[in-house]
Amino acid sequence: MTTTGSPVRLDSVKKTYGRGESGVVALAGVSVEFPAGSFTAVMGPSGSGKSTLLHCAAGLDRPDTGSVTLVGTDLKGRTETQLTELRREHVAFVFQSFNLMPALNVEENITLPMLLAGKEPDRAWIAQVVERVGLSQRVRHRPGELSGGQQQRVAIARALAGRSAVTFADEPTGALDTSTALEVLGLLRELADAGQTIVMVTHDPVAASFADEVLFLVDGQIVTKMASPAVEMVAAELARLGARAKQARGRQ
Ligand SMILES: Nc1ncnc2c1ncn2[C@@H]1O[C@H](COP(=O)(O)OP(=O)(O)OP(=O)(O)O)[C@@H](O)[C@H]1O
Repeated sequence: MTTTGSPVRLDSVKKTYGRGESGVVALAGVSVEFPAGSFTAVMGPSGSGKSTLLHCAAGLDRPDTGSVTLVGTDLKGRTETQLTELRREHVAFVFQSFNLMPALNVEENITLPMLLAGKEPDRAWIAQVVERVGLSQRVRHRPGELSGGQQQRVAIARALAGRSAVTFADEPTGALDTSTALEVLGLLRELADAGQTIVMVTHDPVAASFADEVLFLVDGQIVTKMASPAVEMVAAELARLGARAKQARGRQ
């Protein structure tokens, strides 16, 4: 087992889907570190490798070469069971599709990862978290009885409640209206300010502006890093990269 100062680290990660002529290079050698308590947005054109980066970082997908270190553990050679246990212990997910268990109510969805990890939920802390995300009146409701924004707040409460070291978010505001999206982003920002490490894939410059840093991916490589991102600067960089990609396609 190796240790690292950052809870998430990728070293020269390459990932290709398929083989030979029809093989698609999703990550072409990515090295990046996500320090503790940092909030990073990952952006780039469609197909640039954003989700693959997130999945490799979380141990949901395995790189062909290179290494991934998650909360001090080198993921290479770990069994699926070991990876699942590691994620249960240290990682939370906030996906566009919410990923809640439809048969469980709000409170049960929030406490499930803890129960699976064999931890006794701290009920007073859970009540605080539920209050913080504005769901105190909904704890006995099932996901099907909640709006999209409320369901996403359950996913965020789950991340907060478990005090996970790392939260991976993939388009967390993709299915939400503007004001609900802003609330959800504010909560993610709070998670980072409380010491969690957040890695978020997004297409939205407004969402990215809540992060400390934005990584821009093109063709499976990090081409730009932008600290303290302002909405207009992010939008301008996306437009520049989009135009460059279009030009490159025109030359092919
Ligand atoms: N399971 C898979 N099998 C084959 N190809 C895949 C698979 N997953 C991703 N790819 C390909 O790898 C490349 C990177 O995909 P990825 O989903 O990481 O991109 P992305 O930047 O997240 O895209 P989007 O913004 O459209 O979600 C794409 O060309 C995609 O078609």
